[in-house]
Amino acid sequence: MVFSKQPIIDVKGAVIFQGLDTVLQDVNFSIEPDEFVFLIGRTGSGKSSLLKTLYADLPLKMGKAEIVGFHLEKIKRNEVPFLRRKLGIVFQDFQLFPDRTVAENLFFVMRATGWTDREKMKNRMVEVLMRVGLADAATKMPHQLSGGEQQRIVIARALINQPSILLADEPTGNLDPDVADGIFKLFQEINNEGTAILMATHNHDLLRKYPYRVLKCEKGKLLDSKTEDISINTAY
Ligand SMILES: Nc1ncnc2c1ncn2[C@@H]1O[C@H](COP(=O)(O)OP(=O)(O)OP(=O)(O)O)[C@@H](O)[C@H]1O
Repeated sequence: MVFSKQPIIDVKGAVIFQGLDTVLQDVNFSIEPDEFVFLIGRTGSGKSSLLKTLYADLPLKMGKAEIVGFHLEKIKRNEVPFLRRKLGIVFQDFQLFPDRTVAENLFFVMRATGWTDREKMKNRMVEVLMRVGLADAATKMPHQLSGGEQQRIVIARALINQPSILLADEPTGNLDPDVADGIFKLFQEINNEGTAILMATHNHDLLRKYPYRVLKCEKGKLLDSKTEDISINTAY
């Protein structure tokens, strides 16, 4: 028997705005729960704006989009934290609190997302730190970690609530190629364990090496390698 899976993201006829300016028109795509998808396009083409719309940092004013069960065209402000709990978000700049330990950084997010039991919080912290290969980092301050290690902590933080998709905006952008490779492999492992990934990237090597599906922002449109040929060489 074939079971049809519900897409984890389903966008129909969406227009992506920055204020009154249209960034992308007639955006249509869906992502399945186990997919790994690259999001590419020249600088300023709309990758971040699309991701921000998906995590409700920008409003969806035209068209429809459903993500992890939330309808973005009608989401209310007080529902946004519940949407974010079901997403993992990873940015290029690490955005850890510099004056708090790794443990305190993780506990902060747990408390903000409804965790209260101290023992469970500790256990989950240990689990996510082990998952990213930094079991011994809990008491360290961010500045005592390398860039790649800090990014691993950000990924650990994004995994706390077992999101069904990770949205990543240039997660390897500030890292040396070797370190970037390790971070990318971590994303692949997380994907193999059943979490969908939508990753904006300028990293040409990754695109050549890993033939995942590609969404490309180009001239105000979103192209999809699932339905058309996409040149990755003009992505920059
Ligand atoms: N906060 C903002 N306010 C107004 N316009 C913005 C804002 N952020 C981005 N824009 C504009 O929206 C358009 C798309 O920018 P966006 O940041 O989404 O592109 P991008 O593809 O993510 O670029 P990059 O690869 O440089 O991150 C650009 O014209 C940009 O100038």
